[in-house]
Amino acid sequence: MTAPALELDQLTKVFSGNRAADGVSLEVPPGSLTGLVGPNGAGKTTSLSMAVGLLRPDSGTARVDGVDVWRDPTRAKALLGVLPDGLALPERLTGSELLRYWGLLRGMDPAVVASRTSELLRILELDEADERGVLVLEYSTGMRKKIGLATALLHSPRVLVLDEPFEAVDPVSARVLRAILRRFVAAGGSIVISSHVMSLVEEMCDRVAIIARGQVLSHGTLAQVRGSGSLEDRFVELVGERTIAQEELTWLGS
Ligand SMILES: Nc1ncnc2c1ncn2[C@@H]1O[C@H](COP(=O)(O)OP(=O)(O)OP(=O)(O)O)[C@@H](O)[C@H]1O
Repeated sequence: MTAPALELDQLTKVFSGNRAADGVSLEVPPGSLTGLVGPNGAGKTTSLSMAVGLLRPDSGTARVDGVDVWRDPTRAKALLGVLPDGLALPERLTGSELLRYWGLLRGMDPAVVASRTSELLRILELDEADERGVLVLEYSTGMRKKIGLATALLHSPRVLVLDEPFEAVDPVSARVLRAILRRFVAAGGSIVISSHVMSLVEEMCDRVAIIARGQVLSHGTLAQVRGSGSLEDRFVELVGERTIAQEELTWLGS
């Protein structure tokens, strides 16, 4: 039997008594695209950070292609491409310099780094800024997402874990990004994305997990999770609705 592309088992993290992740378990089958959705502060970033070796869990395990992320980080990280929340990149470099630095740090062949860099920058429409010598420091939010995605793809990983990859990305670039992700999955790769955009998750993902208060409330195929309604309906049903009462915010517009 092949190992799941990503397997989270009872991942738990407590910050000063706050159970940010409270026994998060999730299986991502090979060749699938899983959407992780949940309200603000639900524990998505905490869970994904533990899953990829960026945040040490208090307990629980994370495996990529059967490799334990915390016991064998070098092997696991070679299999992983990560777009973390609040990307920390060396900023006083151009996009191509950054990708070269990133690739060589990973022990890649310089010629392969160079050809993939120019292809990624062109496809992600960062090549023109690069030719003008624009530093990552000067990039817009969307451009930062795109260069972050390029660093995640550069070494051709087996599993991509992307925290809010479409946030601040313009619609044309978002299409390109979707096409890249689809191609990655068609080639046998697996992806987990976190997103607040239900329509995007419904359009792109074949599997979904709803997380709230540090726990996975529902997961499975899109059809299993949303049932006969929309994903948003199911989300609100599980997470709870917040409405504004008549007596609240009465000072607005007065
Ligand atoms: N480094 C930290 N120190 C203390 N508390 C933290 C830390 N990181 C996250 N938390 C807390 O853990 C909980 C989960 O946060 P997390 O960032 O994982 O949520 P999220 O689902 O990614 O939210 P969002 O959708 O708003 O990005 C929140 O209550 C948050 O305040």
